[in-house]
Amino acid sequence: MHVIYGGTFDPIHHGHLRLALEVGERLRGVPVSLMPCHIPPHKGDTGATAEQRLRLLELAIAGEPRLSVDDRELRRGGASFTADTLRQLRKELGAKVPLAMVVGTDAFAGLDRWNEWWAIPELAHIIVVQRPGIVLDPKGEPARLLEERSVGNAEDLYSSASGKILNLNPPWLDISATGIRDRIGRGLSPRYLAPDAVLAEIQSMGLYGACPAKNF
Ligand SMILES: Nc1ncnc2c1ncn2[C@@H]1O[C@H](COP(=O)(O)OP(=O)(O)OP(=O)(O)O)[C@@H](O)[C@H]1O
Ligand SMILES: O=C(O)c1ccc[n+]([C@@H]2O[C@H](COP(=O)([O-])O)[C@@H](O)[C@H]2O)c1
Repeated sequence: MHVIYGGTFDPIHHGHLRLALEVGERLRGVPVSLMPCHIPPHKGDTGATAEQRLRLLELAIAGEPRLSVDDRELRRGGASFTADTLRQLRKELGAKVPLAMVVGTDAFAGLDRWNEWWAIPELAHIIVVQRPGIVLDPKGEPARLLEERSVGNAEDLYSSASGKILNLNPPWLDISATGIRDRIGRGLSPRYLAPDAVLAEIQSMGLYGACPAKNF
């Protein structure tokens, strides 16, 4: 099983990191690959450049063998359309290896607005992680897809290479990258919301309005 977890990660935080570990543990302990996007298709400008976000991710997972970073979307450049990424991965893995992508329900709720969204379930399994308070529109395409393709447990994902949807409900830490950027911009401490190494780098690069002279 190859598992990718894509995001803007502007910046990576403990919510993302805990989720990645929890998902890997539910899938026979497979490593999870965090994949930063180059240009996020549905978001405005990012606070940090793609290279800076990648650097923060590498610091966040340093020394943790259960997590890795996949920088293919940065190397490809342009807008990071997931269907393109999954096609590339499918070519590398071959037709038989199960491939799964992790998304929160907030991201999954908008799946039918993604580029070539209909191709995505044919290329990979989707692991949808419940974000508290987010309810899918029962009449929308994502809810329909979930109903058609959902499986009861993680082991079911091993019986085919793609096409299934697994709903998981691990603990969700109430942390957002927006909240971290806001705190930094207002001169408040973001400590304990993201790894210290990440915060130290944010500070030394002066990202999100951080003042390099003032400790978080
Ligand atoms: N606290 C969290 N715990 C687990 N997963 C999260 C958390 N926050 C976001 N995610 C998920 O991680 C993926 C990437 O999210 P993203 O990089 O946009 O983070 P974010 O904190 O939501 O950022 P922003 O606040 O800038 O929108 C998405 O699938 C999203 O649902
Ligand atoms: O392919 C698309 O059109 C598309 C549209 C929106 C989001 N995505 C992907 O979904 C993942 C989570 O996105 P985000 O904006 O919540 O960080 C990330 O890998 C994005 O590249 C992909």
